[in-house]
Amino acid sequence: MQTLQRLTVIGVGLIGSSFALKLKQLGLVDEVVGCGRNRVNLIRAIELGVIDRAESDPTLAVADADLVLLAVPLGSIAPIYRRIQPYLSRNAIVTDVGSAKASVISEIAGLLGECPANFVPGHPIAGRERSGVEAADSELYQQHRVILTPLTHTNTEAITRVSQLWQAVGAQVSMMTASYHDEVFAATSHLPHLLAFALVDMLNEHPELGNVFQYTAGGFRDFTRIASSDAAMWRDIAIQNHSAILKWLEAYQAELDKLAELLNKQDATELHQLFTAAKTARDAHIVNRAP
Ligand SMILES: NC(=O)C1=CN([C@@H]2O[C@H](COP(=O)(O)OP(=O)(O)OC[C@H]3O[C@@H](n4cnc5c(N)ncnc54)[C@H](O)[C@@H]3O)[C@@H](O)[C@H]2O)C=CC1
Ligand SMILES: O=C(O)C(=O)Cc1ccc(O)cc1
Repeated sequence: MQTLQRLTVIGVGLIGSSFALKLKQLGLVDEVVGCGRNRVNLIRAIELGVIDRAESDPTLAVADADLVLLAVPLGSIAPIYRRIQPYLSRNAIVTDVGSAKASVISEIAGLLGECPANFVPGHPIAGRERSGVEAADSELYQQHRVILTPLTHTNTEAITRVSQLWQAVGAQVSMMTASYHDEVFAATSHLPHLLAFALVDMLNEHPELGNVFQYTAGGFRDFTRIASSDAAMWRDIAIQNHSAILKWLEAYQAELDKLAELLNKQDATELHQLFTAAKTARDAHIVNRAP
C-alpha cells in the first residue's frame, strides 16, 4: 500500500494515538505530527513513539499533511476544521473519529459553506473508558468495525484511502448514512453509557445505603465500567446526538415501566419470558471479547 508521507493527528488521545502508533509500526507513514493543547501530553507522545513531532498550532500542524485525523471531542471537530481549512494541502484528505456523525457533518457544512469533498466522516467502534496518550494501544482496532458515513459528493479516492488505512490497522470498514449511524449508535452505545452514568450517580446520591460500592460484584463492574469514561467526551456526544438518544431513552423507560408492572403483579411467567428473550438474543448476537 502507498505510504503516507505526513499524517497529522489533531487530538493525541486514546483514539488518535492508537491509529498513529499502528501505522508507524506497519511502516505505513513516514512522519506523524501531533497537535493538541496539552504540552505534557504531546511530549509524552513523542517519548512513547506515537508522534515524531509536536505542534500546538493546528494551522501549522497540517502543513504538507496528506492525511489529517481529527481525534478531538465532538464539539471541537468543526471549529478546528474551520481553522485548518485554509492551510491544508490541495490533495490533503481529512477524516474524523467522532462518535456521532450528522452533527459533525452539518456543523462543518455550516462553518465552511459546504462539507468539503475531501472530508471522509468516520467512527471507529473501538475504545475504552481510558483517555489520553498513555492509553494508546496499537491493537485497539484489531477486528473492530469502523463506520464511514460519506456524502454523495465525497471524493471516492479519499473514501478508498481512508478505508485502506483503517483496514491496515486491523479494522473492518462499513458504510452507512450519518442518520442511520446516529440512530444505531444512540441505541447501542450512547444509551448504555448514559445508563451506566445514571446508575452510579443514583447510588452515589443515596448516602443512606452507606458505601454501597464496596459490596458490588462482577455484574456491577461489567455494567458500570463505562461510567469511568471521560465526562467531557460524553457531554459532547449526549448533546450532539440528543434527539436519537432521547428516542431510545424513552423506549428504555417504557421497558422499565413494563418491568415495574410485572414486579408489581409478581408475574413470574412474564418475567421469565422477558429474561429468556433477552438472554437468547444476547447469546446469539454478542461474541464475548474485550471492548
Ligand atoms: N474513547 C473512546 O472509546 C472513543 C472515542 N471516540 C471519539 O474519538 C474522539 C477522541 O476521543 P478520545 O481519543 O477517547 O479522547 P482523549 O481525551 O483520549 O483524546 C482527546 C485529545 O484531544 C485533545 N483536545 C481536546 N480539545 C482539543 C482542541 N480543541 N484542540 C486540540 N486538541 C484538543 C485533548 O487534550 C486530548 O489529548 C472523540 O470525538 C470521541 O467521541 C470514538 C470511538 C471510541
Ligand atoms: O468502552 C467501551 O466499551 C466503548 O463502548 C468504547 C466506545 C466509546 C465511544 C464510541 O463511540 C465507541 C466505542
